[in-house]
Amino acid sequence: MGLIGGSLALALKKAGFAATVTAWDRDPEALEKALERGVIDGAADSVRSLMDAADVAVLATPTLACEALILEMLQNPGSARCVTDVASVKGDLYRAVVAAAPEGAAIYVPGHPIAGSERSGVAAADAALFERHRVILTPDANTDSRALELVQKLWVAAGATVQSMDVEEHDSVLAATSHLPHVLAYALVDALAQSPIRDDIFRFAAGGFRDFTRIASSDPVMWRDISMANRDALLGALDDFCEHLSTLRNAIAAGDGRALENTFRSAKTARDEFARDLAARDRVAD
Ligand SMILES: NC(=O)c1ccc[n+]([C@@H]2O[C@H](COP(=O)([O-])OP(=O)(O)OC[C@H]3O[C@@H](n4cnc5c(N)ncnc54)[C@H](O)[C@@H]3O)[C@@H](O)[C@H]2O)c1
Ligand SMILES: O=C(O)C(=O)C[C@]1(C(=O)O)C=C[C@@H](O)C=C1
Repeated sequence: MGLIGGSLALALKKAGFAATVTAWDRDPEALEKALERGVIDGAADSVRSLMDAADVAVLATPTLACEALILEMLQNPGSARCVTDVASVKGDLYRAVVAAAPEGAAIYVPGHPIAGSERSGVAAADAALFERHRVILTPDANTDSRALELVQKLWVAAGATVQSMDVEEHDSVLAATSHLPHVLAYALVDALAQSPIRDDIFRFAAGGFRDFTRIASSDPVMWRDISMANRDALLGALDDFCEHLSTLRNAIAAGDGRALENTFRSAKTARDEFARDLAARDRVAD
């Protein structure tokens, strides 16, 4: 019952998809806050009692906590017709679940909303968080088609566009588009925070620094888990990036203005195109 679980609960209640949302969290304060804000209708005292009351069960904990909890949910499916999750890395988790519960895994539909924020906790939950955003599902040939359909309907009700993808492809794409930028933002802020002129750096930093580093305010546990769970793909993305950065460094050292301008121009073209695509997506949704 944090940012993503809370936002989904609000979205599903608003859309009328869920008449009742019940949650369990290991942190009782999260459940109290969610009850106070009307994000959930009830709190369960265990995973088992939650599953006994569920049609659809959604797990929204940090990535490395997911394996044990998904297995507990699949071992006690209660009345749930599907079990899904929102973890940012899918490969290791899916393989571990299928290896430990090959039959039960049929109703497990791995999911990942590509929407979020640097804020965490149920206090930041927002019913509109998933509107106009993509959700990637990574089912395979053994996934129960009715479970898949239900999870697709859930995300459409929350305002998202659903896309299915191979689990390996998911992890390598997200390593590049999400995990690498977070590591870079954390690394930049950490490096500057240790500088002897740290106070001046932060005093005179403005829009550019703010835009580049917003995501370094994200939850460290969430990003520790993602970096560990997606180790190989993230290392690959980091190695490619370091090579690119080193080429740029060499151009600066050599005073090679043409190489610098070419790199900046090609990046600007790609970034402008991305911004236009984003704007078009918003217009289609309007
Ligand atoms: N924040 C984002 O931008 C974003 C976007 C997409 C997906 N995700 C993924 O969604 C998941 C949740 O992220 P969030 O931002 O909502 O985090 P959050 O910190 O806001 O919420 C996580 C919740 O899980 C609870 N929790 C932690 N360990 C637990 C355990 N072992 N058992 C039971 N409850 C436990 C915490 O008490 C907290 O309420 C993560 O896997 C994250 O990678 C996050
Ligand atoms: O907007 C942000 O702050 C996010 O970090 C969201 C973001 C992303 O990188 O786009 C972060 C992790 C998730 O797995 C999905 C989305």
